[in-house]
Amino acid sequence: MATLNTKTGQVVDRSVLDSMLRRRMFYTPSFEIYGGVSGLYDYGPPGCALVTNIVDLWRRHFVLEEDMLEVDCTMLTPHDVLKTSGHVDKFADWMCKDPKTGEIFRADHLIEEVLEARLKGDKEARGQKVVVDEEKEAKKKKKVKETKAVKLDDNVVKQYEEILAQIDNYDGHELAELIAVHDIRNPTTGGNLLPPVSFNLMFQTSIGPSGNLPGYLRPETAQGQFLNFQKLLEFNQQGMPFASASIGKSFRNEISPRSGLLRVREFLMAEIEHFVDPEGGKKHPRFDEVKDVEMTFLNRAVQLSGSTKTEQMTIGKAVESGLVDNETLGYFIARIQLFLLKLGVDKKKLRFRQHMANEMAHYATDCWDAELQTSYGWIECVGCADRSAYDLTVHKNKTGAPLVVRETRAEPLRIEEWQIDLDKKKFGPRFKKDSKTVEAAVDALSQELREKLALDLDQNGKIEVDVEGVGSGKVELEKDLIKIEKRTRVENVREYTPNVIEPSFGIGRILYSVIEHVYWSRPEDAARGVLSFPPVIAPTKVLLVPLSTHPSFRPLTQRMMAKLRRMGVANRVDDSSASIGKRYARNDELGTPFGITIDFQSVKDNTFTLRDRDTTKQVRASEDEILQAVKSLVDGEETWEDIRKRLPEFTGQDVE
Ligand SMILES: Nc1ncnc2c1ncn2[C@@H]1O[C@H](COP(=O)(O)OP(=O)(O)OP(=O)(O)O)[C@@H](O)[C@H]1O
Repeated sequence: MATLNTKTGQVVDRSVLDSMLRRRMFYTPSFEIYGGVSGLYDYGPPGCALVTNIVDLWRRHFVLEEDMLEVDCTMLTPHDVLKTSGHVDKFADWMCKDPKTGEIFRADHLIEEVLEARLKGDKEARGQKVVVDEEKEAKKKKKVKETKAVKLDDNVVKQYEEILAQIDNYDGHELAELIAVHDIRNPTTGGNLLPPVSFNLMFQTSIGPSGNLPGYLRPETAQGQFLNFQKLLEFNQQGMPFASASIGKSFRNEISPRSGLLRVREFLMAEIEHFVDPEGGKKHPRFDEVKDVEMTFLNRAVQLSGSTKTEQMTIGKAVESGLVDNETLGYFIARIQLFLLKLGVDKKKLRFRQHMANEMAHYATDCWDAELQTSYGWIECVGCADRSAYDLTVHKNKTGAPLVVRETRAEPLRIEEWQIDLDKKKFGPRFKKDSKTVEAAVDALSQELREKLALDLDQNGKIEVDVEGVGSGKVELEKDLIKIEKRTRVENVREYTPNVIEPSFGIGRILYSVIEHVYWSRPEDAARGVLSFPPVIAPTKVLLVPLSTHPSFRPLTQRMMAKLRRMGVANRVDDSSASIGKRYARNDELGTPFGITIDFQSVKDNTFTLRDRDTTKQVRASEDEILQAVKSLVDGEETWEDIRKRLPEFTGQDVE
């Protein structure tokens, strides 16, 4: 499949890029010599450096900038935690099986693939231009039955487009209906499929040798952060709002991993949990700093109408108009955009898509995905959800841990309420081992019920209370045991469960999308690929290229290398016998932004040339000036244009 580089106007063929990434060992299938396992990848040296640099930037952009509290929690998680969070019951996708071949498909992806193929066939039949993915096509020609050029009824085309625009919005029952109504079959054999069933994506294991403690590999880092909330609040000296952050591996047993790094079974996540007071409209103290950031939005209503039309506006306007639910959510959406742009993401290929109702967890207030356009389509790379008070509430209810904020009120609050007094001396002997259960049931009575029971007690001298698991499930309490009265309570402390805004980043998806966005090839030679990473994330920042193997060059190269290292600038020496053009070409593919050439002039007067990867222009200056320029470029203090303006251009030698 092809992708457009909007800066160079080149259409980039994914297969060419893929083979370059393999050749340069950015990443590679795991266990390949054993045949590999789909959805598992290893990163090679440039891939590792890229991941490290992206994570470093993430830490600086979010954790340091906002004083977030970073934690590193375990990946092994006991069953009870993930049962309470809802993952054991709900963290699932729908899959359907071909009973004849045994093949398994993820239901929504299958419908998407088949309907897209039919729409493509329709376009062909109507003589409209279709962008062809040659690699995919070659495979399909052999097998897929759905790509025939068949003209569809206009209404069917509209229906298909509507389904595709909201493909993430269907539950299992609706997917089953779509499969039946639109006759979706196994695309390779044409065989009928069994109705979709739910498949939990967590990898199950047991912790310890007894096998008595079931657990899972975590599917996200979030739960560890919620469970530490109380300690983090204390660490933060009870200050609210605050955010925790975590970077670590997560695991999902994806039904059909595909699209390289975009859907894998083990991946690095970077997540933030920002805890905010639900009262007062979830304002953010730094919202003003981002309010003018222009963004591209694809809202829920548009998707439901079967369209993918986006609109541009500032985040300030989006929050003001209610499109984005609140300032804190808006603040993070804008900060996510700023982060992605720093990485080299092409702004024209970035949009924020709002979740539709079914797509969103039932407790979420609003949710937006940062999607990046790649040759695989629009891909969610960052999710940003307002999870309300759900997570802290369920863990608090299950464990009794006070996952709440307690704040002294400026003005004490006077509350009129129905209060209950139990005669504990009589209560124990009467209910014996059930005393605690009965007491808890009485404590849990709502204000409405208490009012009604007070009346009953007054009139009949006794009341009946529902107590699950005790006797018949109903317990009688007489006047001598219980008193219910309306009294005034003065509350000096306000207690509340914070809401959580959660930006959640998949580092692998971001990394791959950035690679696609910054890839292009030299116009004079399509085989010469270039990865125009911004210096801040480039795996290696500087290539040192001695032009000769003459012994007088060695001390200069060594000294430059040592000085760059001391400055913390990742560099490599290429003193191979390859031509200088070849050496630069190799490093263009690795995305190395700068090259320092050491030539005979350098030996004479200690001046060096500095080459910019993207323009291939060079400047010449003294050792100190070149080193200072490199530092300033790598730190993002100056651009290449700034350097060119202040250092003399070097045109003396055609290094290409
Ligand atoms: N299988 C995966 N492989 C790589 N990255 C992933 C995978 N699943 C999720 N991510 C990353 O983690 C981030 C947060 O996860 P989230 O639970 O929001 O994803 P999701 O909605 O389940 O993704 P999808 O709908 O694509 O399966 C995503 O934005 C993405 O970058």
